[in-house]
Amino acid sequence: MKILKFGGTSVGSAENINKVISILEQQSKDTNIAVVVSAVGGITDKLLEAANLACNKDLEYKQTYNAIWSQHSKVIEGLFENSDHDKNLKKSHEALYDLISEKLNELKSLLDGIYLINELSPKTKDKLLSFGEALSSTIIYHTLKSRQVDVAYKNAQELIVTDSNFNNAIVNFEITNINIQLYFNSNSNAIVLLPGFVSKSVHGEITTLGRGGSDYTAAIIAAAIDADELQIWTDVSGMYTTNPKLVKQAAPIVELSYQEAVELSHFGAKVLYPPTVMPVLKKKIPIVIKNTLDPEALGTTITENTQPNGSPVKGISNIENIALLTLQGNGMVGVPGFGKRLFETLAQEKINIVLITQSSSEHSICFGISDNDAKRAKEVIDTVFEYEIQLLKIDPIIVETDLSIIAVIGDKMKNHQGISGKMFSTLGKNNVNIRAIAQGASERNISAIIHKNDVKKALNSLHEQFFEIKTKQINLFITGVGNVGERLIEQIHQQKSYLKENFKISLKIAGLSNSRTMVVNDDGINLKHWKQQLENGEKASLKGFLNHVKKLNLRNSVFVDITANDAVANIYGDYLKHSISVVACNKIACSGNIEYYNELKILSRQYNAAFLFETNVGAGLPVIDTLNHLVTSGDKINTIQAVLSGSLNFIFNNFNAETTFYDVVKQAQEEGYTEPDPRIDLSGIDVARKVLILARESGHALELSDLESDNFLTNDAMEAASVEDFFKTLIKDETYYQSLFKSAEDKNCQLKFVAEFNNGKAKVGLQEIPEGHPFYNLKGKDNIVMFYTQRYPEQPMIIKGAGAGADVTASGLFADIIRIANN
Ligand SMILES: NC(=O)C1=CN([C@@H]2O[C@H](COP(=O)(O)OP(=O)(O)OC[C@H]3O[C@@H](n4cnc5c(N)ncnc54)[C@H](OP(=O)(O)O)[C@@H]3O)[C@@H](O)[C@H]2O)C=CC1
Ligand SMILES: N[C@@H](CC=O)C(=O)O
Repeated sequence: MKILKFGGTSVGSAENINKVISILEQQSKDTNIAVVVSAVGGITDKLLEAANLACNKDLEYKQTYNAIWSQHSKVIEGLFENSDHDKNLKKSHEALYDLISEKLNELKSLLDGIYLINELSPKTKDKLLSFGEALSSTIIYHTLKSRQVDVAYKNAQELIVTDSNFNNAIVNFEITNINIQLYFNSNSNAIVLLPGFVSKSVHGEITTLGRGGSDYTAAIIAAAIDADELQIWTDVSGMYTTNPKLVKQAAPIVELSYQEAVELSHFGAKVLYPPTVMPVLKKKIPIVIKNTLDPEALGTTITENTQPNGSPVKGISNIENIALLTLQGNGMVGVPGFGKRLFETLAQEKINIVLITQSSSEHSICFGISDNDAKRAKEVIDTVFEYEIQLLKIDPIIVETDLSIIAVIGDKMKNHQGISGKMFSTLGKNNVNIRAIAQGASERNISAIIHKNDVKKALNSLHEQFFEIKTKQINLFITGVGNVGERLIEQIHQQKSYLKENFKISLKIAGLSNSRTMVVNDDGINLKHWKQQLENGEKASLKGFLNHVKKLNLRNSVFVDITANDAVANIYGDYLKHSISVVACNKIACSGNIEYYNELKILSRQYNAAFLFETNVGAGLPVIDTLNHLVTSGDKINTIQAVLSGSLNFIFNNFNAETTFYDVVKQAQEEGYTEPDPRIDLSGIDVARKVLILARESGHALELSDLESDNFLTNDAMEAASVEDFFKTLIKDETYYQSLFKSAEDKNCQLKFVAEFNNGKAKVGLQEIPEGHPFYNLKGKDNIVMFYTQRYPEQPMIIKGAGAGADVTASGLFADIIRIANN
């Protein structure tokens, strides 16, 4: 025989009850079944609400009563919607309606009585609450009957006998087991339907079984008759690897041991309340958790032992609203009795302790309790230890609130090295601060107390570590979606599945901003329609974007700056301080004042967040990465000679007697090689910034003002107030620019804007490069960087290739993002 229990959602509507009925019909084909039902979803709360209102002389209780009426009436109407066309069905419908009316009238009299006497005793409360299960079971029983199902009704109150501890009665198993055995031994119906939660005292008063009551009813019956299986039907497909509301990738666990299930039962969908299933645990009866709304789903089977080859970690649980209390002081060291007094005090106050740790120095004891109990606990403990506190032997108890417990759980964690190492390094990498740790000798559970704001990030990172080891999710927040930004989004969109399949990296763009609007989405922005989503987003603000990113608190978050804006560059520190990595192609932060550059590097190390800016020099070319490898491996950079401006190289490659300077500069801008403001390129500032960054990365503390810069523009161009005015000067001063070309041509030279760094000094300027020089044949928008180092003294290490353009810059940013993912 099997026992099936259906919860409130399963019997919460006619549609769901029809699903329950199909399950019953199916299951009763193979074996007889006993079916325990909860009250219709939400009714127990409504009954309590009506009773409290009545007790407080609030006539609103009548409204709540009416709501209870209409909820049941809606269920009945739904179940008998075709009764008008069938005489027998109509009769059953009317009979059920009369029965339910009778019960509800009884309920009304009870509520009126509570209102009149202004009192709600525990005994009355039990009587009142028993209506929920009585109504639901009556409806289901009569519906089954009307559909010619072989079913019997048994009021659980006639079987389950308790003491008179109203609201949380203690079962008298001696009498109860006999009652159940006698009844089921003499019953032959395929299905027996019973209301859950309700019982009767030895004196015949109505009692209820407390929290998880219907599960308890089912477990008591299952244990009494040695059932083959206890099935708990609910609205989720079993116990999950972690809280599915916080971790989207959480999945149902197919198999668990009793102990694992008990450990995991704290989180999310509370599908199992351990004390209530104790009777079946003792008898080793398998428990199967199934989803009424998806009966085909496997669900979770809980037995004494699970497969020996199962994974060591079965799930990750979390308990919210925890306070951590610390009792500490030198006076505790080596003195017996502190622990006893502390825990006795808490026990007397009925304060439940969730977690305890004590340092081996005996200097402190920490324990976790519910936030709600924290104030009371402090008062009583400080009172009990008043004498020692006055003598300064110990400190008044320290209370920290807004905490949560997370725990990694699994029977086979025992003797399996490395689990705690993985757990804590994952939390550490994601900058989750751990306030306390506990692990029992059973090694079935490793618990840590963390701040509540870190729970989502911690669960996601741990879930990724233990259950999705093969995919690492990177959450990108991009500011700047112009020329380069748009290309990066396209490249990510195009490469997403390839990266996931081949490199197990899952890239998610969770935020986008330009200077006008911004949009943030925890689930990731749909990259097909990102432009519309951004356009319809909220008003952009740098702080607002940062706050969104902080609030989401996603693991592996990366802020990507694809603007040329100084205010954006100035906010990197705030991201790094929250362990959010920064990837920038904006050069302002690394070429601004050196204190800020150094501070960002320190913050990056301190908060374990990457700060990468490969595209600052040479766009997609691996210039900075190569330089860093040379320096970290102990090489010393003596000289750098380079052409670092893609736009200027393009301009001087295409400028000649047949073209105009204005046209080629315009073309470079249109091709996307120039800065948003082309004056930054033409004035040499962009190249100066780049060589400054190379000098700094080589270990030289230079400022931009230390650089020598040989400007080739006319004074009018340098002083132009706008980009438009600047272009006008190019037209006006064409003869001057032609003279630069002519001078070089006459010497058979090429014009190149060259950057040089030599033993701590840097300069930039336009040079006439003779034939045979490595720069002479530099084509198109190419860059070239030659590193002369201690290890490369004669023949330099050379990096050469396209050094400007939206596509190559976007791929350089992409490479930085992948560097973070691979770290
Ligand atoms: N082009 C290249 O070859 C290379 C470029 N780079 C760097 O790439 C960066 C971007 O260049 P590019 O894409 O051409 O520039 P664009 O002008 O095309 O795009 C700039 C983007 O930044 C946004 N933006 C500007 N100010 C802010 C702000 N305060 N807050 C939020 N968003 C802002 C703009 O928004 P809105 O449209 O609303 O103004 C726009 O979306 C520059 O720093 C450049 O130096 C680096 C290497 C090579
Ligand atoms: N404008 C730059 C490209 C970005 O760094 C260049 O022309 O090289």
